[in-house]
Amino acid sequence: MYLPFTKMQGAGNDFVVLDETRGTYGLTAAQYQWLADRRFGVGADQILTVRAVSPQLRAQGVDFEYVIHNADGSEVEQCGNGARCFVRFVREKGLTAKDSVTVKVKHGVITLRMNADQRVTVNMGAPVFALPQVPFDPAFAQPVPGSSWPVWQLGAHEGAQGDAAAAAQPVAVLSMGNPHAVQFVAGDVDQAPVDTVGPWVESHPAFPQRVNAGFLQVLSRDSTRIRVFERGSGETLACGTGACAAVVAGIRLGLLDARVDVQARGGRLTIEWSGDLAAPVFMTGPAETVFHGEVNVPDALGRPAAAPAPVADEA
Ligand SMILES: N[C@@H](CCC[C@H](N)C(=O)O)C(=O)O
Repeated sequence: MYLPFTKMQGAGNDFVVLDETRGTYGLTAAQYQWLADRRFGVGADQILTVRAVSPQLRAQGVDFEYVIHNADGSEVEQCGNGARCFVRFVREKGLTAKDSVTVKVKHGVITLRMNADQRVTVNMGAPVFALPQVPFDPAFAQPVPGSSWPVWQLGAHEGAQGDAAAAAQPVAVLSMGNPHAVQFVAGDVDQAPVDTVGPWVESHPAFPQRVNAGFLQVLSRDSTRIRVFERGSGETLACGTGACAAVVAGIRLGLLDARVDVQARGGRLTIEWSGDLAAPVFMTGPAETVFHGEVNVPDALGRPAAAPAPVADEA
């Protein structure tokens, strides 16, 4: 099946974007996974699929729906950098001329605004702190005494690479529509054990739907550096919801002011949150089109067979 697609990136978090506004391709989880594969497919951290909405939703002011799949093929609730790329996509394709677009994602409805400098501001909605809604099970963790808002020391567990509990800092736990566990790094975030502690946190039993594991270095009250090991995609060059979650956690813990510059490995985001628990988080950052293409997605998926073992010399 030949599919037209657009390759996009926002602060280095990269996407394959599909237009399903005139009908669906009916891709399977394995086909999304294949599209995201950097060797066999196109390569992306997430696949974004743009769809038209029902007349009922349109009457409520919703312009589009977009569906998000991680590189492992799982469907997810929210993607901050993807939201900015989505709005650039629908405008460049002539699907809308609006500067402000309202879109339904799995988590709910969000509104995006294209700025004059081509950066995009997203109203990400209010953060969610209720533990069952993150979802987070405190039976697998201990609250750290003495902090103004609970941070949690995760209990031991054997992740794919063994038990990384000793290397893990306590985590702040919240949802931006998708689950996040944020740890604060005392030194240079480039030295943080993201490769080992990241997957260990992602698969920790305290998070029944897995979690995005963020590592935040606070430089000052309005300036930070971040790395995120994303659920279902691994470490990416930026994670929009991860930046929002980390800044919200920093504000709640009294470490950050209401407007914070977040430097990810692939680019810079501005995150704003008043600190009022019901107030929305605003994220501003770049969104770029890289190229357009057409890809032949295999109907039956499987990896090419491994090379045959060398035949022993009979002589
Ligand atoms: N890259 C994203 C987040 C994508 C989803 C995430 N991996 C999850 O599983 O929740 C962003 O920019 O927010």
